[in-house]
Amino acid sequence: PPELVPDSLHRLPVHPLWQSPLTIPGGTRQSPINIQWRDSVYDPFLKPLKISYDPTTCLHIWNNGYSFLVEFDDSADRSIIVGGPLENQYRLKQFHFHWGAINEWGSEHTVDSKFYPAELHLVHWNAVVYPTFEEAVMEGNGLAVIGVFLKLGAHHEGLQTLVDALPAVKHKDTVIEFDVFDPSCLIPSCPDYWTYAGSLTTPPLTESVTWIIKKKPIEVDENQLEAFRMLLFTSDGEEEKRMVDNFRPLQPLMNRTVRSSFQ
Ligand SMILES: NCCOCCOCCNC(=O)c1ccc(S(N)(=O)=O)cc1
Ligand SMILES: [Zn+2]
Repeated sequence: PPELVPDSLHRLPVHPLWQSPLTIPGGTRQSPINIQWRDSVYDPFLKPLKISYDPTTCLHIWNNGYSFLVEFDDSADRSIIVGGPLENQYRLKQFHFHWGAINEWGSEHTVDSKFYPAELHLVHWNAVVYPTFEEAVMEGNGLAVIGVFLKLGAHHEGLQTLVDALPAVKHKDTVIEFDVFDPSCLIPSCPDYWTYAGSLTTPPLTESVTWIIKKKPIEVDENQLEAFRMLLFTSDGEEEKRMVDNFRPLQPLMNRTVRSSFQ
């Protein structure tokens, strides 16, 4: 069956979902993509991204069977981003990660065809224009996702509070309360980013995301990456499938330009 064809890295998918749908009919702005540094265009009109998160809006961590999500109370403008390439301010709804079985791959976006071992996505929606997240998901300017690359290096103190909670959400559809966390500790202080018009990287794959990919990665240590890899795609009682390689294959750039906020 086509979804079990090994990819360019001779990897068989552990979770067929990630292999299908490979493309969506008529998709012109799909994600993720390779960011070719030399092809990105410096845009002097890009503003600095302003991030203001309220740590008490943090609600819980849950394993949704694709990744583990940290969800926030988005019923008011308490955790928001504004500026950068964005016309409006956007509300933080959740953040999650994508990672590999080994350190050689795991990120969704690549930079000059280089994979990072993991990638963080902070998902925000345009509550100025749309009444609900579900509606924003369907609109071209509905979502803004900040992508942060994780690289193998020093222990990350802020991430460790999250890692310590992961055993409680080992299985799909488990949830644990997580009531104070400031995700800004996971975002590099360097202001440089790339931005392009893209999509969700999991179903419904809608072309509603303004991607803001931070140039600088954060460093995490081997034990912290291993903690991600002990999560399961499967529910308690099912045959265990380790939650690894939960990233979508690269998509064609088509008629898009990646802009940079830096020279
Ligand atoms: N599932 C049917 C109803 O759909 C309503 C909208 O649900 C959207 C669920 N998906 C997401 O919220 C969602 C959010 C971010 C990313 S990603 N990896 O592109 O950052 C992928 C997916
Ligand atoms: Zn994601």
